[in-house]
Amino acid sequence: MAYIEPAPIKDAENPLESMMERFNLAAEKLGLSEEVYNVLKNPAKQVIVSLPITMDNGKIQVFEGIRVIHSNILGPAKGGIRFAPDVHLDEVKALAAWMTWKCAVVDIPYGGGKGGVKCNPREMSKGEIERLMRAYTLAMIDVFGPDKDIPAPDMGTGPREMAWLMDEYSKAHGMTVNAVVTGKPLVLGGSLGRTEATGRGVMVSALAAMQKLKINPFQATCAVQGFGNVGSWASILLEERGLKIVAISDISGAYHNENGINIQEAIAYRDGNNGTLEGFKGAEKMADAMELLELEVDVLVPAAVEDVITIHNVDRIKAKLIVEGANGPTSAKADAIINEKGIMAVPDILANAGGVTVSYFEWVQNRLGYKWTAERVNRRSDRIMKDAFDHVYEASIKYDVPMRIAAYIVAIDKVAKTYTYRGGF
Ligand SMILES: NC(=O)C1=CN([C@@H]2O[C@H](COP(=O)(O)OP(=O)(O)OC[C@H]3O[C@@H](n4cnc5c(N)ncnc54)[C@H](O)[C@@H]3O)[C@@H](O)[C@H]2O)C=CC1
Ligand SMILES: O=C(O)CCC(=O)C(=O)O
Repeated sequence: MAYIEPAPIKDAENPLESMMERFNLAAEKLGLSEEVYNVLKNPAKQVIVSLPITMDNGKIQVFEGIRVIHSNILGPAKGGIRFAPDVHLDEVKALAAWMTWKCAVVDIPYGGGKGGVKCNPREMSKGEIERLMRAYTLAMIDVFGPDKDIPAPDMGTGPREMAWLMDEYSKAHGMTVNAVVTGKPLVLGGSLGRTEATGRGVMVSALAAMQKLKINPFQATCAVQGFGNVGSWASILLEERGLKIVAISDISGAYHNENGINIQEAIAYRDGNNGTLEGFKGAEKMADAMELLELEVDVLVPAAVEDVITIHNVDRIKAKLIVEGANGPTSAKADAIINEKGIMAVPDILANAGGVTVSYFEWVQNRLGYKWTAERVNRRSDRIMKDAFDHVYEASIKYDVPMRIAAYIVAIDKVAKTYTYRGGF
């Protein structure tokens, strides 16, 4: 039977520690009571399952599946499912807590959850991935539910996997339950605008921050790390708003063109090339993909994985503005240096909240049995993102803290007040 090596934690500063460092700073600024601090610091539920799957070669391989519900104080837990080789419990715990803070920052009635399966979907057939997704759903059948815990896509999963989840859950309940998951294909009750929603929120946050920093989008350059759902949509929408995208990257490497990359061409190339940019001729491949982060650009959008901006490279970051499309791309230890350098960082729990916002709209539409137009979805999500940006910006002035800690303050304050009103003591 195949054995999967446990993956090492990516950085000495693991994402859970990074989340906790920021949480502690914000809790101190807010004067959070010890009781509430202890409630909010610990995840409400952690489930780990073994998933034996028959692979195409007839052998059985056992995969580890995780779901963490950090909090359901504001409402049902909400958060994506990640399929990646290096998924580990601390990462999922951090991602689940970030979902709680994210939903509170954009003021939608959800708690936070996250799931992950340790697997490499790039090396699996469609049938193997389907069997894995269905097995994971069945193993989590009592965890998920439209009023309990509502999954969505994350790295390595998309509408196709959400369709299998919805089908498996619906079969187990003897009826169609499309509100159990968001990010579904349109014909299954997906929302117009969900695919591009996270990248769109990144664009709205970037423009709001550029306005504060007096950067003219038509004279600005931008580098984007990660060219999947979030990175490629952020690139399209920022390019449409006038920015010159000079570098993009994915798992195959980083590609640089100081005259600007034609993003539609890059997407067409990726889609016809097994999903990667390897061999893309519209830009020069960089010798070291991590150097994309160090380019002299106005705006840097990390939209791939955690802990890519750390104490090891933060000194060399030259961007004036970082807009975090990914969850946890900056380790907590790098924060202080970013602040010292006068770089504005729009944090993940604000900048990438457009995705969960439109997921919320999808769930609302499913429950109403009704469909909104793309125009209505985009208008409402843009408003929510812009209001959230302004709210966090005001908090950063009021508490004299960087945007990241301000976002945690806004979020923790809301969850703590709700908890206290509900009378959890
Ligand atoms: N999809 C969504 O709606 C949301 C995603 N996010 C976060 O955004 C990030 C990206 O997610 P998606 O775009 O959905 O994933 P995806 O699976 O669609 O794309 C990930 C991209 O990152 C690239 N990549 C992976 N490792 C890399 C590395 N070490 N260096 C450079 N590129 C690398 C992949 O090749 C791919 O282009 C994740 O942190 C995710 O948690 C956050 C909010 C919502
Ligand atoms: O769309 C959702 O419900 C959650 C998306 C997600 O996992 C995230 O924002 O990190």
